[in-house]
Amino acid sequence: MAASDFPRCDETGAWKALRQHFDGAGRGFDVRRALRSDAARVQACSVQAPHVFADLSKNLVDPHADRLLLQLAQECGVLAQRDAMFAGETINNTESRQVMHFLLRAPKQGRAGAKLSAELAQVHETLDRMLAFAEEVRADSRITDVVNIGIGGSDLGPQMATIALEAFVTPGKRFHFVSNIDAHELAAVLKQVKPEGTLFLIASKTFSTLETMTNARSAREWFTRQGGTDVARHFAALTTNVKAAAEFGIARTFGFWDWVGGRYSMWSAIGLPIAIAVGAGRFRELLAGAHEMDRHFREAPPERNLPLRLALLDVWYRDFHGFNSRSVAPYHSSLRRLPAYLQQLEMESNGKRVDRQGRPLPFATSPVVWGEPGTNGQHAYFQMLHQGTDVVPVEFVAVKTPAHDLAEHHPQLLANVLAQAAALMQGKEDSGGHKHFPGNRPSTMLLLERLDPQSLGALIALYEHRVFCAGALWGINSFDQWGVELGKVLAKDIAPRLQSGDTQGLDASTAALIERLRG
Ligand SMILES: O=P(O)(O)OC[C@H]1O[C@H](O)[C@H](O)[C@@H](O)[C@@H]1O
Repeated sequence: MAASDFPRCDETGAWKALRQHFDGAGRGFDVRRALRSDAARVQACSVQAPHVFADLSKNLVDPHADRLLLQLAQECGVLAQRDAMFAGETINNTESRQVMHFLLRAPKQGRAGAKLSAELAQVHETLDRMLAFAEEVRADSRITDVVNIGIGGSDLGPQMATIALEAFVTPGKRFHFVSNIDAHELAAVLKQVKPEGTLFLIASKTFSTLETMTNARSAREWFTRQGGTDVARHFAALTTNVKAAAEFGIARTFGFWDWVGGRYSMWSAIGLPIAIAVGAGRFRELLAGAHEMDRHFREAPPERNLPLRLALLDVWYRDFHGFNSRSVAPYHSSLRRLPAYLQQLEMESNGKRVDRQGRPLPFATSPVVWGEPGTNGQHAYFQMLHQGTDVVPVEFVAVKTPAHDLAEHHPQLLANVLAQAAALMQGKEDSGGHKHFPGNRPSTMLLLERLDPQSLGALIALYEHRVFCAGALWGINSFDQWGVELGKVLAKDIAPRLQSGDTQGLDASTAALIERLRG
């Protein structure tokens, strides 16, 4: 069955029942009372997925809403849509593409099925080649700096993961990530490196993105100007567009395929900086962790299926409670780029206003996703989370075992994450008003045993599948991103006008700003 054969969430019986329930008892649900009166709540709202334990019990969901949400998933055919993705069907309907990032972490002898065996063989051929190269670079002590030039999915995934796994990075090499067309970024990196000690990775699915191509050209120019001679040794390309990379003069290319979305690509050749940083073995562990989560997503029953449960919460909060953002608070400094990574993953995937057939949606889709590592956020914006006029569900990510031995810190960190979640929920009475905390503010706690390649792989795959489930419920295509095109087209038109001063046909505001910038 195609995704279009299933009703959109708002066309189901469960949606109407949820609306009725919310307008009745659901809206006034008090999670404090529920935790006091229902001894089984914590257990019922706990889900153990591979490497990730989730406590969902502090969310504003009563058992009746929970049942209706699972019924909603059933009526929308979320799990049938999941099976269509894993079967390699063309579920990205606006670009006529398959969506198969899961194949990038499927074992060679896995159950990908005969239909996908040719693709799986290609995946492993490239993976083996890329990991052999990663090991070569790791062994080459003359290479001291790896500079990844890429943007969006060709930057955020490898950057987030390389930082997340910093405890596993072999000393001796530095990793830099250059994405912005603003050359302050590239210039700052070039100041720190030498041509003979640098490997530039040009990461771009399309090998045509303005920022990346401009940065790549400037890096190559700098390289030759500084006396660098062996471009073939010092540049490699990570791309689906092997031809364009060759035209650019890059001999060593690691490819991937159009069925890998940019924001789902860190498992592909785009992950090369991660592999150089942590080594081939650990990169394979990252893939293995993600694969475990793939299996969980495919096999766990709906009520124990963590990606689905999180997506149902997203829909409940966004479309019934009307909460328009979700804050992600990783209580582990190495996860400091996780919120930025999730912004692309979630908002580029599910920031859509029409359904798969192009019909405008009468309900809200992606929340704004934002956040900073704890405890830093507590001393900045948590004020609003506790006492602001908006309710913002918070997703805490905590790690049981630290990667350092400074004994005093970690218990304090864990105490803080527990305290924040409890404070948001409990609130505090105060007749004076200013010291009153309303409480009943929802949060989810995601717990990892430790932050390592496997648990990171599982955590990121969990988020990918959650985004999939939310998109399937909303009836949208989570795998295109037409919304980024218009700005690109306008920038192309405006660039020469900044030189020429021609403002004809522009709106008055843009025209005046061009004049000011030229003046
Ligand atoms: O990897 P590239 O083809 O250079 O694309 C880089 C990024 O830019 C695009 O505009 C898209 O919005 C992103 O999804 C993509 O990851």
